[in-house]
Amino acid sequence: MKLKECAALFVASRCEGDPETEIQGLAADNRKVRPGDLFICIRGYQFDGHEFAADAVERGAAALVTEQKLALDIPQLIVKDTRYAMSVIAAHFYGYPSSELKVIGVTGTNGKTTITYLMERILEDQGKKLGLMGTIQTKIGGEVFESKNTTLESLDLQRNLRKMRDSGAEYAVMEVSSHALELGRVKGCDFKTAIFTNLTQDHLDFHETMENYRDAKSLFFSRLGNTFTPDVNRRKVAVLNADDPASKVFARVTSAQVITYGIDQEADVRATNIRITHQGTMFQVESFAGHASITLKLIGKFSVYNALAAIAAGLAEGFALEDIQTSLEKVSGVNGRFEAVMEGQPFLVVVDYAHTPDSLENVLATIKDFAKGNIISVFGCGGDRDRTKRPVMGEIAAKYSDYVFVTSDNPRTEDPSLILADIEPGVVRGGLSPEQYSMIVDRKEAIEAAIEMASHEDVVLIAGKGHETYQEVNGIRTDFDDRIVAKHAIRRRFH
Ligand SMILES: CC(=O)N[C@H]1[C@@H](OP(=O)(O)OP(=O)(O)OC[C@H]2O[C@@H](n3ccc(=O)[nH]c3=O)[C@H](O)[C@@H]2O)O[C@H](CO)[C@@H](O)[C@@H]1O[C@H](C)C(=O)N[C@@H](C)C(=O)N[C@H](CCC(=O)O)C(=O)O
Ligand SMILES: Nc1ncnc2c1ncn2[C@@H]1O[C@H](COP(=O)(O)OP(=O)(O)OP(=O)(O)O)[C@@H](O)[C@H]1O
Ligand SMILES: N[C@H](CCC[C@H](N)C(=O)O)C(=O)O
Ligand SMILES: [Mg+2]
Repeated sequence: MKLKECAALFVASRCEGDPETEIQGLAADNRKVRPGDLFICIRGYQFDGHEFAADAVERGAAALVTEQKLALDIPQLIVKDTRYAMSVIAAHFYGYPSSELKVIGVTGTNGKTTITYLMERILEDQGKKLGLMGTIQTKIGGEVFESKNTTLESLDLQRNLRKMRDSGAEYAVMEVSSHALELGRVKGCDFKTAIFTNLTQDHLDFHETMENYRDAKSLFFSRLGNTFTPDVNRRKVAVLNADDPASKVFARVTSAQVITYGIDQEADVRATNIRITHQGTMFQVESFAGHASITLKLIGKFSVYNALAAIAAGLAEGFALEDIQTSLEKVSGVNGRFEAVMEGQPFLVVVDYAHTPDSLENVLATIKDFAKGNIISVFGCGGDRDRTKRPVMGEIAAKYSDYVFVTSDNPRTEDPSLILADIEPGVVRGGLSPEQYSMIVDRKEAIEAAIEMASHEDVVLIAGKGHETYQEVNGIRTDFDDRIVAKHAIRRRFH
């Protein structure tokens, strides 16, 4: 690609230096620059990429994309907004891979990861090749990589979509975080289907208000575009949760076709007669494509919502309801989501990724429905993230639990004990007396104490970290896996 090709992508841009300059690759981080790269200077929350331009040039960058001319002897493309330019250039450089794929994106506060794995099962059973990107993993053509973010920066995202296409994928299934929408990471991505799960409190450190948070999600649906066509392969569809009020806003802003799913409100795909046990969830589904009685191995009312979203998206692809049902019934669970740790102990231990007020409440309400003994919860809240959710989660944990261990969950750069102190007033407000909760900074100790305390028919919930295999303290990650720690604690007590 030549620099002038990039310049042609923007209405208002200025090219300083040789427009014939050849671009071999793209980079937005000076430490990753390779000779011949175009270095894009992003003004971020922490750093200003323009300050790394000189180093990028030393590492062999062929040209820069900047917001103002820099005093460096190198061709520069000057644009109004480099973050926007990065998405556009990335899509162009990799040959618009999303338009050659059917991209199914999932947004919402909770349930994104789960739904992507349900979609993976449905698509694979239909004989479709797909790539997957989300919180836990990126899967491309049989290769699996651990993820750093739920939704990648546009450069990595477009590169992965290209790789997926080149590996023969017909579909790409991906999580779309509100950060990604707000920061334009998916601007160069042409989605076919946009799924919305729900909108509840999280990330207020970043979005500040729930309205802003909703507006960020809204971008997903307003940008979905409008292919009015009877061709099921090209049709754009918004799959919305009829029980969440935000869906009304998204339905208004999108020109794609809307399919709704829900339990409480009227919906195109609706579940009734829900029955939940600690082993599975049964429900009846009614839809424009027929009805079925489904038995999921996944637990909880929230799992019904996730299944309905996947059913609606599958029906939008033209798959038969019976086939979708068969696929969903096969799914035994998603890594770190309501995952039971069984080592022969006489009580249930569940590891779950609930790290928001709503998900914690859903998981605890589900447990409350079937628990015969006491509920003992272990949880914390992440550092450098939404502080306002801390007491709210404390209150929810207290409301549903007989005993709560407040502990650490990736304090990052914050003082762990201060995070615990932010949670404590909520626990007190939730009605627990000092004899009914403990504050233990060390998560391993907290888990061990919970396992030690549990007796016959109790349920121990270890929430917040799910699939994570690390604990981040002072910016340093060390190995930590709730499931392994719990297993060891059980073995120590019973064997
Ligand atoms: C708010 C946010 O998402 N910030 C992300 C964003 O930061 P930023 O664009 O402001 O960049 P910055 O770090 O200030 O740096 C500015 C520019 O200078 C460059 N730079 C920076 C340092 C350097 O030495 N050299 C250099 O070239 C950077 O590459 C960047 O281009 O881009 C950075 C580089 O890609 C990310 O590391 C950073 O993620 C932060 C650390 C993060 O933790 N983000 C989380 C909150 C996040 O994105 N989470 C969502 C949601 C998860 C969910 O659904 O719950 C996700 O999608 O994962
Ligand atoms: N539809 C849902 N509604 C409410 N809570 C849910 C739902 N689905 C899952 N949960 C809860 O949220 C937790 C996280 O689920 P999941 O990983 O699927 O969500 P996510 O949206 O991908 O989260 P993240 O924002 O971290 O990427 C689960 O462990 C469960 O406790
Ligand atoms: N994607 C979420 C994950 C939170 C998981 C929890 N364990 C924490 O570290 O807060 C975030 O980055 O806010
Ligand atoms: Mg996720």
